[in-house]
Amino acid sequence: MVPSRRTWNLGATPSLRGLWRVGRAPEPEPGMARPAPAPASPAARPFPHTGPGRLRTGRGKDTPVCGDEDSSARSAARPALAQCRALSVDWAGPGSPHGLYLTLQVEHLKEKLISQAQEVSRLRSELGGTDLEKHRDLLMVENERLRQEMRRCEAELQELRTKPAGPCPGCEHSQESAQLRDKLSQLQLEMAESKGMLSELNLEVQQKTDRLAEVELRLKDCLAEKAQEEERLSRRLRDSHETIASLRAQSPPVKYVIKTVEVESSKTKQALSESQARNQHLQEQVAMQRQVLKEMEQQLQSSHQLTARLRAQIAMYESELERAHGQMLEEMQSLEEDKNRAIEEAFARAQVEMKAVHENLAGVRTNLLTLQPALRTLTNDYNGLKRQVRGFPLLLQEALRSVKAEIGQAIEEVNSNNQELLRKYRRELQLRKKCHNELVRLKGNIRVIARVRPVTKEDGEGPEATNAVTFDADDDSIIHLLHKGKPVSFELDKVFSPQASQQDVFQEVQALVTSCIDGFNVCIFAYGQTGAGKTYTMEGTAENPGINQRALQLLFSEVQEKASDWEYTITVSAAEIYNEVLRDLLGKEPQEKLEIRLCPDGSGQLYVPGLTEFQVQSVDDINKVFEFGHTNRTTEFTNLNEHSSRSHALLIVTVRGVDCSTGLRTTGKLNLVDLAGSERVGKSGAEGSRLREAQHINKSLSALGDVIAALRSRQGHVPFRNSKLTYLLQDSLSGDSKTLMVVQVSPVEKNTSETLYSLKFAERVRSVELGPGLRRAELGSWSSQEHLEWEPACQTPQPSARAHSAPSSGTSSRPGSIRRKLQPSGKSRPLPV
Ligand SMILES: Nc1ncnc2c1ncn2[C@@H]1O[C@H](COP(=O)(O)OP(=O)(O)OP(=O)(O)O)[C@@H](O)[C@H]1O
Repeated sequence: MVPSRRTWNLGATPSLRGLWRVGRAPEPEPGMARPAPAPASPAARPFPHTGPGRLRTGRGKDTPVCGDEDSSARSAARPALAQCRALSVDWAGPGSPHGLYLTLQVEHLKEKLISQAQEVSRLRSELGGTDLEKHRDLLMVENERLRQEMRRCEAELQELRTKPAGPCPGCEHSQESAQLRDKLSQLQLEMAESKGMLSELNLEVQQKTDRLAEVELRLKDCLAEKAQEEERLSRRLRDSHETIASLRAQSPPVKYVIKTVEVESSKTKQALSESQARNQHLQEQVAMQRQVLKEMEQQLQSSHQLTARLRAQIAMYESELERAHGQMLEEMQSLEEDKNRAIEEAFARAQVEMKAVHENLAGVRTNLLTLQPALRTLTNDYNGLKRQVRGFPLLLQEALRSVKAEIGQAIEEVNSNNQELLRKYRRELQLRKKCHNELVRLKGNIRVIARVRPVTKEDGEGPEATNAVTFDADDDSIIHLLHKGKPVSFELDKVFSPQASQQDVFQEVQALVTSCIDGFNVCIFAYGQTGAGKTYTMEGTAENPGINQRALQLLFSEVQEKASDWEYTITVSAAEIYNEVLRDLLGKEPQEKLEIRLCPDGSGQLYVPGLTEFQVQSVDDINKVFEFGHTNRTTEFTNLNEHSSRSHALLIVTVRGVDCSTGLRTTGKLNLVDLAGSERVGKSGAEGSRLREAQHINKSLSALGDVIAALRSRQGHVPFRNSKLTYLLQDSLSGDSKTLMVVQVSPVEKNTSETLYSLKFAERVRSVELGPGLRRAELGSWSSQEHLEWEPACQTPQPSARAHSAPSSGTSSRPGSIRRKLQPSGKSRPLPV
């Protein structure tokens, strides 16, 4: 039989073309040569599945199956088609070309299935073992690691929290620790957020994994379907074999066979088309899967980025945590070190203390051992004393009786002793007075001391203000003066340098003040040129009072001391001699001229009618008197300072005393005289009132010198009456009186002539000896008799109208001052009398 030409067209059917994906390949020309039998080697296989045209997968690199691959597949399919045609021509022959063709087809399908399965498994492995899954696994591992890390941190945190977190006063780390804790809690919050994000990511990954699993399942289903198809095809192949075998055995008519073959072929074609459709479907699914894969890769990429960000954050948190952890560790370490140090110190201290305690204990033990015998002795003593105490009341009563008797006897003895002592005391008192007077007598009744004032501003500057006075360091009675380049020395009873204080000077005169209390007349003069410091020495300043104030204070304190035995009355008068006119400074009419008169009783004593006398009882009283006198002078003279320098100021204090036990009366008079300036103004050509003033001053001072000279030469006649001053002071300069002259000198060069003159005068006065001191005193029993020469009423008669008590009010800012210089701002208050 010749096979119909039409059967050769079978290989060019659309179904075959669709199967091999060579649909658009040009059909072979009718009548072309039958294809050669299929080569046995795999290289010659008509449907190769490997090589350049195979389907490649990879990330985003799907190779299209069409194009070049299609053309190569088509070219590869051509021999197979030819072979099929040859087989279909020869299938009815003894070589069974049709069966061979089918076998080849089946083989080819098998191979295709295998390759598809491989492809699917590859895809699956690629999809299943994708980066996403790997990434997911990595994330899960990372997550697990982070969880562990977090658990560790929490454990550490818990541990830290369980540690005593009480306030650590004075610890500088506590604040930092609190900050770290805050930071840690913040980090924990951020970590919780990260965990949330991570779990979301996990969820997403899980969803994708689920989707992949679904895809896998679908692929599995496809595979199962393919396996079933394969099974079905194998069955059909077997059936075909059987049919072929039976056909071979029967040699059926060609047409029928052809028909059957056609029928079979159409079935096969249908199956093929179905397979192709399925394949198409699978490819579509694969494409879809690829698309999904692509999307997932994109998502994965974004997940990667997110994860990278999260990782960066986590790394940051980790570094933060690590830093915080490190800080905490450092802090804990330093705290630990501090603690250890403190423990060591405390331990060392405790050991030292323990040692000391042990030593003490040992000492106490030894003491205890030594004290035990003493305690035993003491206990015995105590028991003995207890026994004695029981009998003590009786003993006490007896002792009291005897003591009372002894005390009575002793009191009697003391009384008699007291009487004896009082007698002795009085005798001693008399003796002391005697001694005192003897001392004063030995010192000389006229004593002369010099006082050099310091250099003052008023002395100016330059050569004229240089110091011209020096002292002997070994002898305080010598003074050297450098006059016109020649040194001149003087010896006096005492010389006070500018450094001497008011108290030092008063120390020298206080014996005289005391003798006044004992009934002697005392006269203290301040002599010297104007500005040499006479008033400063006599009156002083409010802060640093002079002789007047101190003498009165001493008088009052002495009188106070003797108040138990003596009654004293102290009166003061103040007078001024200016231009040989005597004025009462305490009188109501200070301008009134006073006269010195003889007592009308014929005693020969002098008195000043109208001289006011104030009785004073305290220093305050004296101050008030002075204030009053000062006021008088201020209203009287416009230029008081000048007037003061040109007048003699006298403060006369009379102390009258009565010894309470003996009735002895004493009267002493203390004359404190601030003389007028001794400079020889008249020689410098002064005129008018100044000349008159100078003449009067010179006259009175010369008279004073003459009196002293007469006394010195023990002349019968002493010219007391030559001046008002000597006449008034007659009783204080003669006889038993005591006189002290303070010669004030200026230390500066320009005053050396006056200083020389003053010191010469002082030396002359010092050489005078007064007669032996006769005390003006009378016994109380004589008081009613005719007055002796020092009877107070005779001495200075006190008209009742002129006898005053001390002013009752008014205060003084400068006590003891009657010759006070006017102060620019000073205001005087009138003294009511
Ligand atoms: N020993 C002294 N210490 C300090 N200052 C003194 C001393 N002696 C005098 N002075 C000062 O020298 C100045 C003159 O003294 P003061 O007025 O007593 O002189 P005087 O001789 O009384 O003068 P007059 O003849 O004018 O009354 C005063 O400012 C006084 O304070």
